[in-house]
Amino acid sequence: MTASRLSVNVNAIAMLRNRRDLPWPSVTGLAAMAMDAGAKGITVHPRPDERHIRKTDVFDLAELLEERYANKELCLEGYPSPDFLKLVEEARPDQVLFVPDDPEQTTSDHGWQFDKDTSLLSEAIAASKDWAVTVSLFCDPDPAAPEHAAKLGAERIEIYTGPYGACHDDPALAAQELDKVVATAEAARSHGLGVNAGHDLTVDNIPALLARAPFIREMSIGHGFTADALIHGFADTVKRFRQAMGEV
Ligand SMILES: CC(=O)[C@@H](O)[C@H](O)COP(=O)(O)O
Ligand SMILES: NCC(=O)COP(=O)(O)O
Repeated sequence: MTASRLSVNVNAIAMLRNRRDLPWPSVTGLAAMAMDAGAKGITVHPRPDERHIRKTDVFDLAELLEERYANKELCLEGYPSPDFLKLVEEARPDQVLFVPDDPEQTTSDHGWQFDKDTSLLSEAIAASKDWAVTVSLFCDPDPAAPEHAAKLGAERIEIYTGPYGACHDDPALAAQELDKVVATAEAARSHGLGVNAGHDLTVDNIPALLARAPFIREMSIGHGFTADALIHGFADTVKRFRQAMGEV
């Protein structure tokens, strides 16, 4: 079976669970189902207000992967605050994605201003490397940006694909946004960075992206995945996304 690029983001499962003081739907149970179905791993974004993923979820998922899925990967996303870095140190995920989110942001909707955030990111990157955690930086679809990420010592970038995903009903604009994502991916590769992609990716918009940038190594997908899973179920949705990635 071809290696998978798919990391399933389970933020939305946690948001649904948090509606009641009950343990279902189970974040770890559905994460296990996704990995059993072929996902490469799980991504979570524990935001400061714990609106969805809680710190306890992070430790439960870290324990699940350590005990049952040693060949799968856990990715933590977050702003590199002292509290988040403490969580990274304690949970020791395989990868961390640093995002420039304010606590009150509705979702992640922009990449770093690398020239403005240099010292914050340099310290966070150095600490994460000490913990043997792969570092990825959230990056706007801007081909000038990856060089700065590389100079900061990041191993990967994750290209913010929200603007591309938002053009689901405008093919001409989608083509323009796709060009920006591809140019950014190619720039990242030219600077020796691994290339991830994420935000508002779907089975409909993934094929065109991978046709232009097949070297993208990981796609973390949550919102569109969860929407499809309500129709097709978790396991079949993993298969659908892996088919869209040309993996099965
Ligand atoms: C970094 C990114 O684009 C997404 O993982 C985002 O963090 C999702 O966060 P919410 O699920 O809180 O919208
Ligand atoms: N980093 C992107 C991610 O984890 C999921 O984003 P989305 O698919 O929920 O938009």
